[in-house]
Amino acid sequence: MDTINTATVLAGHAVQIAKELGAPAIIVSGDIDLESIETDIPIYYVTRRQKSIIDNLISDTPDEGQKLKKIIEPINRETSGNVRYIEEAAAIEHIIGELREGTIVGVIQTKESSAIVIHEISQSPLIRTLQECEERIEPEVMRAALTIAFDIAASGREGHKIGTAFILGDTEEVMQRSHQMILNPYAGHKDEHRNILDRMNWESVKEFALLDGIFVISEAGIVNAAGRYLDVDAKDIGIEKGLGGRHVSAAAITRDTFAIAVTISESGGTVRVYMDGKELLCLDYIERPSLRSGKPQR
Ligand SMILES: Nc1ncnc2c1ncn2[C@@H]1O[C@H](COP(=O)(O)OP(=O)(O)OP(=O)(O)O)[C@@H](O)[C@H]1O
Repeated sequence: MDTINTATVLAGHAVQIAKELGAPAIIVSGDIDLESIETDIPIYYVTRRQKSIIDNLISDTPDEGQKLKKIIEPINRETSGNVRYIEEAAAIEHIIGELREGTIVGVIQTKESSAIVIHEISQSPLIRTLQECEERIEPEVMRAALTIAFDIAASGREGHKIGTAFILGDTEEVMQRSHQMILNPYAGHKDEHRNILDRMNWESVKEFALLDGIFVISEAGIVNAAGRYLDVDAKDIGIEKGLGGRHVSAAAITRDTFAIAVTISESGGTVRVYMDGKELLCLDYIERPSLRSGKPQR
């Protein structure tokens, strides 16, 4: 295949399609550069292979999840891996508010093949899974918690490993089923300084993430406490084997209350979401795609 020619043709058509569809972004996966094509549409590059969330959307039991993984993994790797990377990148950018909803145009280039992919963000499994949480937690609060979690997870990989959990909603019940491990750093602070909807407060959340224990955050985004220990019976919690006390208790509190848990694992910076005692999603290798041209369209 004449790669230079193919790349130019592919890029030209991708931009044309993106224009016609009013796409908020073009996302590129693989070894192709769209820099030579002039367009205002932001172009993102998936910088490294991210593990697909499809691998991690767990079915009813861990055993079934494992079986599903075994079937899906090779198919995913060989056929649709790149499509998934584009979908995940779009979902993550959308969640953190960098990309408005709409139809994304993806460009894929592998050694053997090239493709243009059209992806509807609202249909992403990640977005649809999160919509389930919105019945209990304000979408903006969920979005803020996930953005902070992605940030902690990403920087965690740069050497400063941080593990923590945000327990969102049903605050009264969660407070009753937990106690302080250390003095609550949020005690006595005004709501405006404890609200995760205000980006100004994110740095302190990230700092207090270094403390042991978990955060308790209200439906409205007010941090009630950090450094808290969950007093829950973690027996019969059917989550992935090998996860430690914080994950198991975070999952258990979502079984016993209406809260939703967002966890970041110290080992590897994996972000997980639990609801009703079950893992709703698990995102490994949080790596944001890089924006090399255009402005993000929020
Ligand atoms: N029930 C709990 N509530 C709050 N914090 C807890 C609870 N159980 C354990 N922790 C704290 O979480 C930290 C990590 O514990 P552990 O390694 O067992 O959990 P983990 O789920 O593997 O979490 P991580 O991935 O962050 O290491 C410990 O410092 C421990 O004090």
